[in-house]
Amino acid sequence: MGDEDWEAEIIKPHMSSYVPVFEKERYSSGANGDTFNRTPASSSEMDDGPSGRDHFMRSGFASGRSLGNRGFSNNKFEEGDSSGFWRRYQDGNDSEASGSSRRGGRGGFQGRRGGFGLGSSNSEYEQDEGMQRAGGLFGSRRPTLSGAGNGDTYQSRSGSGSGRGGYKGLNEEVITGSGKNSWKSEAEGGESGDTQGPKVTYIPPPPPEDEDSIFAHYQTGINFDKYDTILVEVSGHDAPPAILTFEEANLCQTLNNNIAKAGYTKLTPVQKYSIPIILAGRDLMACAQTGSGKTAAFLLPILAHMMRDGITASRFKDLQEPECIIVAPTRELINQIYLEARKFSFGTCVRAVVIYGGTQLGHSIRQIVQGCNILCATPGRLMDIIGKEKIGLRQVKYLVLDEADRMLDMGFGPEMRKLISCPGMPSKEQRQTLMFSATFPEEIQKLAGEFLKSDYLFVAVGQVGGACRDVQQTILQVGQYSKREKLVEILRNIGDERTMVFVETKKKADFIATFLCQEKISTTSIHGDREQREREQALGDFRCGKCPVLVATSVAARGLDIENVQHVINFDLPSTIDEYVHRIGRTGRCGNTGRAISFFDPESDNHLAQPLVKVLSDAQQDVPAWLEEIAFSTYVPGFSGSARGNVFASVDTRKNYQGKNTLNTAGFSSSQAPNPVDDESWD
Ligand SMILES: Nc1ncnc2c1ncn2[C@@H]1O[C@H](COP(=O)(O)OP(=O)(O)OP(=O)(O)O)[C@@H](O)[C@H]1O
Repeated sequence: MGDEDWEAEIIKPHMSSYVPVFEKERYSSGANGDTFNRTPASSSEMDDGPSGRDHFMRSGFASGRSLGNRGFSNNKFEEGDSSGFWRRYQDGNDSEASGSSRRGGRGGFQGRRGGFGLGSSNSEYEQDEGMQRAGGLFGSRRPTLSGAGNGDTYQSRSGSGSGRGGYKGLNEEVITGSGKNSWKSEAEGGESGDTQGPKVTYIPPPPPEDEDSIFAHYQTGINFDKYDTILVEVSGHDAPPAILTFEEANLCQTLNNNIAKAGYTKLTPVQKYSIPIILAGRDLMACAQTGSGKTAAFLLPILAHMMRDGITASRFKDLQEPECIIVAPTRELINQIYLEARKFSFGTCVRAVVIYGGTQLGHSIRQIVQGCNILCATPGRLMDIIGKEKIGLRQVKYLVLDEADRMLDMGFGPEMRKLISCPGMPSKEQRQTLMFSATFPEEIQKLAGEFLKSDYLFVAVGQVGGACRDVQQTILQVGQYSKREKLVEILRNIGDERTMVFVETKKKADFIATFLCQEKISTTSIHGDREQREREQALGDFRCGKCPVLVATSVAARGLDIENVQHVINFDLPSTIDEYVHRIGRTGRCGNTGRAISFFDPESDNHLAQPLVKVLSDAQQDVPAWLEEIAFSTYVPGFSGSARGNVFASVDTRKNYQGKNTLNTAGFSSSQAPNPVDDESWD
């Protein structure tokens, strides 16, 4: 459901009948509309400044954003009537950077002004996920700095009282100043040219350094051995044979020790095939189901090469020249990849560094100048750092695109193209390019050719774009007005088991999280309108079980590897089937089992009926008769997997060009481009 639908829902007069009883009770007074309050759960919740947070919460629901930093379990609605509640929520959307106004990019800050030119200086201030780029490639959807809305909620949160309408308004991340020049890079003393924007000062806490934490891992599940039965197809010429054991990879002792300490005893299929291919120096596009070990599949052979080449720890230098660059679409994912790189490079000379948006640029630079062999980065921050000449590309031997289909779609594709055409970047003939994902639509595969040597190898583990079979999928027909009730019912049955609830928009993520807390279900949320500090806190609280429910937009759909996520609930279905596959892949990882329940609203989701039937049947799941009926009634000859068409990529598309497609190509696919709703949900 789109933003507009959601707003329509909450302002429809008849919707008062959908206001949960508790809300009606709580909104029984309060004509001034100060309807939402929050009781600090603990002293730690006061860290950000008690007055700021409480003030924010009192006036804050109007914003519909960033509600509750560390779970909403102790949030309370207080005072005010229900009409006040709805009105305020709506008002907030009107007054402060709602998704639609953001998309319009009204006001002064256009972001990415000046184009690329080695230094998209504004991208510092963009969300790493970059979906706003799709909304207008070089235009930001961010609201004007000069405060189109009253900005009260955010301003009050900052507690600084320095001007109105600052972007996001947290004093830790935003310093609204006297004019455009106040938006300066701390590292550089100012961004170039006419850049305006908030100053990001968040410095993420360093990860624990002790060996136990570095090698902490969860157990493989009962179905881990079943991975061996999945069919694997390698296409392309002269593929090296797969290996069956880690020993066959002939890695150095330190790497083998690290693999053992990580608890890896057996290769997953994607590792069996990818490791020898990468060791042989070949370019690779690999597609394997969610949670099946793609990260180690590229990290281990890259590290093995680096060790073989005798890479020495790079020393403090103003310009670092990493041998490997890994890019991924979200901050949390790139951080996770970095932690894996740090784990496998433990005790070696190789130094991995992570940089991502939403954190202080100076901090990123400080990390880099201390030495950098493997640079893990989100695209925006990477281009910033390159523009600031802190990173030279001449030594790049390995370029890895994780979630490659996402990295090449309309959201990031242009940025990736800029990266490969940056001065100094070795040509594709001179570097090794590796692409990994669980989904690879055909049209994206075609685009990938630009990045890969023509003789790249394609590894498909199972069906490209197929769902993980360890996830038990259930599709329920639920109309939008019944979703909340159904969600609560399911969550009550689930109890304390960790559950990710996906919704389609950022505002809705806050709204549902708050709603669940009112229902006494301990919940937190993650989405692109939350400050990075909050995002990391939310993820931390979810990981440790403090908040067993995480409400998320698609920003959390890909790559995140969180132990013990037993359930995924699609409160809203995504607009593409590939996104569905990634979302449900947050459970059922590494041979563990999981459950996914999706609310199918015939009003808005019919275009997914066909691809869902396909994904369910391919994963040997029960297909509801009603879903088949809808799929049949909406049947499109020549099939389109989403509203925007395309065919589910089941193979290396080069085979299709050659007319030698031997695999089943019937199926569905996502679109190359995220639609505006996806877009809204990401950043
Ligand atoms: N050979 C192995 N033995 C044991 N555990 C493994 C092995 N390979 C990977 N794992 C673990 O499996 C989990 C999932 O791995 P990873 O995150 O790399 O999956 P992925 O295929 O990249 O998933 P996604 O498609 O969701 O990004 C991680 O916790 C990882 O440490």
